[in-house]
Amino acid sequence: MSDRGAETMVEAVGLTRHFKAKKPSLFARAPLVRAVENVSFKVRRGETFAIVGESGCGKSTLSRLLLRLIEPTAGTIRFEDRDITALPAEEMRRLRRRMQMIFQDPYASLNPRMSVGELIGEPLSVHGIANGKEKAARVAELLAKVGLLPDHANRYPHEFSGGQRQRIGIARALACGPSLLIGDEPVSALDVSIRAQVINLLEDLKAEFGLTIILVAHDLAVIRHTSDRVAVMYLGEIVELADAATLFSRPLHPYTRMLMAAIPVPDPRARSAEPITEGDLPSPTDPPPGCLFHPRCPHARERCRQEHPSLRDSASGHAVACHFAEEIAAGQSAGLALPPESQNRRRRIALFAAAQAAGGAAPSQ
Ligand SMILES: Nc1ncnc2c1ncn2[C@@H]1O[C@H](COP(=O)(O)OP(=O)(O)OP(=O)(O)O)[C@@H](O)[C@H]1O
Repeated sequence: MSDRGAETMVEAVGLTRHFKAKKPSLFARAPLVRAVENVSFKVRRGETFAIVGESGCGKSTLSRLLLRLIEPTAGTIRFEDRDITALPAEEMRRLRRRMQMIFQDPYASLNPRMSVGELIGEPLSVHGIANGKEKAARVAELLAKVGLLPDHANRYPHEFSGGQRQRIGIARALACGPSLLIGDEPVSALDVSIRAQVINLLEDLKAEFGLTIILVAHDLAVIRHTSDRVAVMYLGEIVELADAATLFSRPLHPYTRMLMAAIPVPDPRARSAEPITEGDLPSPTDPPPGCLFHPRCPHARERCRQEHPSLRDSASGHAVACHFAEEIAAGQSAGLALPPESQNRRRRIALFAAAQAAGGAAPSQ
């Protein structure tokens, strides 16, 4: 699909990762888990690119592949115009200064025996960026950037709330001056009332440091108000990719419409008419033939049971992997209206923040 000439920060081409699942019995062959299957996309410099889908669809595996925290079974990864798929470990280690991850559970990802100052300062020493007084000053500066105080450096992770711990994780990720941040469900373990604060912080840091952000989430409400483009994953594959405004106002894939139908909205008239389909995600060790979504799709026909749909351009910048997407979408009501991108993303995030603080759903406008 076209990327309108924007500069590409990350590119995945045919990215695939299979795992061996547990053997069902001693003499049986271990079944293969198709965690990520032939995934291709580009992330533009400076954008927030969201990857969404149900638990188990391969989001975390994909984000780890992009950083080469795990190795692909097939496919290539380019970062800032460089093929990093086969980059030697030492070069990859140096490159990781520029590509950092924020994890879902900040407590599990922070060593409880290290002080906050040591945690944030560690990457500075490891990469030989700063030591001694210079490192201490840089840690204090990073703490301030994420809304914490200089003397928090002497405390330990258990002394902080979940939201504060995530801020510490963000400061650590920022320490080496990355150009890419990948947030793997960075707010889903947090209290609903503070999710928006952390999302707002990421937005501010993105603007200040010119970051590119890849946001992995299962929650469309978070994605809707914060991302520029969205890739929807199902059973290891991308089934729809579009600008956030387009995706939310005109979702094409029945699976995307199903995810949207599950978002709580204050005005039921704004809800997609797509019924929530029965059934769980099929096993990635035994995917169905044809379209992977057909066993759950209320619109499935014979062709869907036989022929696997590839991701194709439906309109400029809007790709979908469904044989009958346009026809199905035309017969259904519109998706969730989003103010156009030009209508200020800050306002959308502020609305999201207000709704989250009130413990309710994000408003549709
Ligand atoms: N190391 C592994 N060994 C075997 N299977 C794995 C491994 N890691 C992931 N998987 C399987 O790959 C599939 C995709 O997992 P992944 O964690 O990427 O999905 P996800 O969308 O991020 O889900 P969640 O939000 O629950 O983390 C799942 O079926 C998972 O069980």
